Amino acid sequence: MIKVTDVNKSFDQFKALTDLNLHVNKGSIYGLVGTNGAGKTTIIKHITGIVCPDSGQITIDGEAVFDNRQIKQRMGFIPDDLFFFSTYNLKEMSKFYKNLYPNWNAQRYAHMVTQFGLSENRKLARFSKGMQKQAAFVLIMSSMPDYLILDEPIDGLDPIVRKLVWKYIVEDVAEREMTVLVSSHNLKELEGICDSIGILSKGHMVMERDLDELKSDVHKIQVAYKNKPSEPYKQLNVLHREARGTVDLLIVRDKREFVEQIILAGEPVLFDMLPLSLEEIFIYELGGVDNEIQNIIF
Ligand SMILES: Nc1ncnc2c1ncn2[C@@H]1O[C@H](COP(=O)(O)OP(=O)(O)OP(=O)(O)O)[C@@H](O)[C@H]1O
Repeated sequence: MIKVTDVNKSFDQFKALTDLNLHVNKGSIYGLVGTNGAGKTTIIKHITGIVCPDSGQITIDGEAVFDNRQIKQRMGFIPDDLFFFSTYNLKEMSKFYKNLYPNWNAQRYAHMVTQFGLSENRKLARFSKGMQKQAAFVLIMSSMPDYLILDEPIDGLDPIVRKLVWKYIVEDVAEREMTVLVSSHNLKELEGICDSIGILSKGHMVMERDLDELKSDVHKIQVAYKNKPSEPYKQLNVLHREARGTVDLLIVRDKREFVEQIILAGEPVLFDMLPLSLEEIFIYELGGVDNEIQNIIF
């Protein structure tokens, strides 16, 4: 389990992380989402033991991560800004990884190189950005990590390669309980793959939930009344409300049964309850928190 407890981090006078808590269960896929500059890369650098917090704890399986060689050997990390030795090709880089990671799997490496269609002899610096990401993925997945940390891994990859990347990840989660934390702006893709979601805003966790639970608790509803009761939505937790003619469109965060009970009590002539996508939940949740976002989208 990855556990981040009350982490604070400032760069000079700027507070990048504030009392941040985050939990990733073993064998699960956790999607970390947030606006630009929310602190995703910063917390990922803490979890990978690159940066030390000003206060708070970061543990993996109960052990502190910072300066912990054993934990790092079991961890695979693909950063947003990739690093390869400038003169190395993939074959040379694989030898470097083999020495670093005790669980290096040569068979898997050979298979993945073929499957991704990468040249082992061309200098990595000559690869396109997308090919460099693929090379990083092949190397990391061949090191058989127990913990896989990915900072915007799929951006810049073509759809066929993205499918292949997710296939490997899902298989390793299912077959050997690999634990995955992935940050991305591609909410549609995260929605199809993650078990839990953490939404970051301005350095703190706005919400961390099981994805199915989160989706079952936020609803888009359309309501119209012939005789509208006064303040019909007073008891509901309304994230957003707008009127379209006589129809009210609301985004509500409450249990489905409770919403139904409150709305039906007013005897509406129209009542529809629709599911929300993760993208919509993200926008409405952050719209409530972040005035800048609210001004842009509403
Ligand atoms: N080393 C540093 N020195 C000063 N400020 C920093 C440093 N690292 C991060 N920050 C600041 O911390 C904030 C969070 O940055 P971070 O890169 O973690 O955001 P992010 O959520 O990953 O953003 P994006 O989605 O744009 O990649 C930003 O305001 C950034 O300028």
